Amino acid sequence: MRRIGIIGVGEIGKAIVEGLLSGGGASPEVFLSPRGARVAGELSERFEDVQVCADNQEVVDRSELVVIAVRRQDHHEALAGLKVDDDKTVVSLMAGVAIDDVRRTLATGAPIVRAIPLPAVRERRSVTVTCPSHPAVDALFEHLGGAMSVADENAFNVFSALTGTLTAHYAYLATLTSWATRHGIAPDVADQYVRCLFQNVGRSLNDESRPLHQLAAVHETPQGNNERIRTTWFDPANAAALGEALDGLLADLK
Ligand SMILES: NC(=O)C1=CN([C@@H]2O[C@H](COP(=O)(O)OP(=O)(O)OC[C@H]3O[C@@H](n4cnc5c(N)ncnc54)[C@H](OP(=O)(O)O)[C@@H]3O)[C@@H](O)[C@H]2O)C=CC1
Repeated sequence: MRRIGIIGVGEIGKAIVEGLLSGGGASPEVFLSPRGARVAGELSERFEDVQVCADNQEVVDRSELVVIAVRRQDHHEALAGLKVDDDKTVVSLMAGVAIDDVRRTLATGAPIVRAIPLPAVRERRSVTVTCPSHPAVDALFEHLGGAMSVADENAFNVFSALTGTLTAHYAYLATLTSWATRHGIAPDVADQYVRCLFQNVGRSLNDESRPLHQLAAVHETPQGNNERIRTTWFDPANAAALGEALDGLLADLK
């Protein structure tokens, strides 16, 4: 696709623009919606192939592929009344908004694909789940780090729920740091050490020779410190509570 439009230029819209235009190679022309003017203006100053449009309809008119990256609660206001010809391709990033809903709002016969890019598309390092598979959309996200298409929206929503666990992970790391600080470790030292510990965890995930559920056992001494925290804190009740929170999220995404 040579002409890509983005309606909703916030966190993820910006990351996509940066991924498309910072990493070298052939770059598309990018057309941005005017709302979120500060970010849109900054992107158009940084990249000569980025233009800010007068309104959302102009974004659609000038693009072959239109990415919708507004918040769920804003999508009717952002999309109602837009005319989208059937030869365009629409990519919706909105969590919890079904394809049928987008199609009703846009009243278009154009292909509509859902996708879950993550901010690491900025460095072309995020695998993006797409639904359904579409050659041009999958190629776009391959370019940004990888595409993994799933056949139906039920599966898509499961992946969407999984992405909802990311900031809890950061909060977990911050909680570890606070605990160490309460025990007299300087905050910056605790912060740095926890980062170092979990960067190593990140690296060990690159070893795909073992399934995830075996990794805990492989990384702990029998009856050692890690086994103690895993079994006393992340016990079956805690694991079940996480499962319940995810079930609740999944129900809301459907
Ligand atoms: N952040 C992420 O990592 C991911 C987000 N998503 C999905 O992408 C969507 C956007 O998320 P995120 O980028 O975090 O949200 P942000 O709040 O950062 O960005 C949303 C943007 O949409 C703009 N907007 C609101 N109403 C309109 C409108 N009528 N026309 C044009 N633009 C409008 C907002 O402008 P203003 O600030 O003026 O309101 C804002 O710039 C969500 O639906 C989310 O589920 C999907 C995958 C990952």
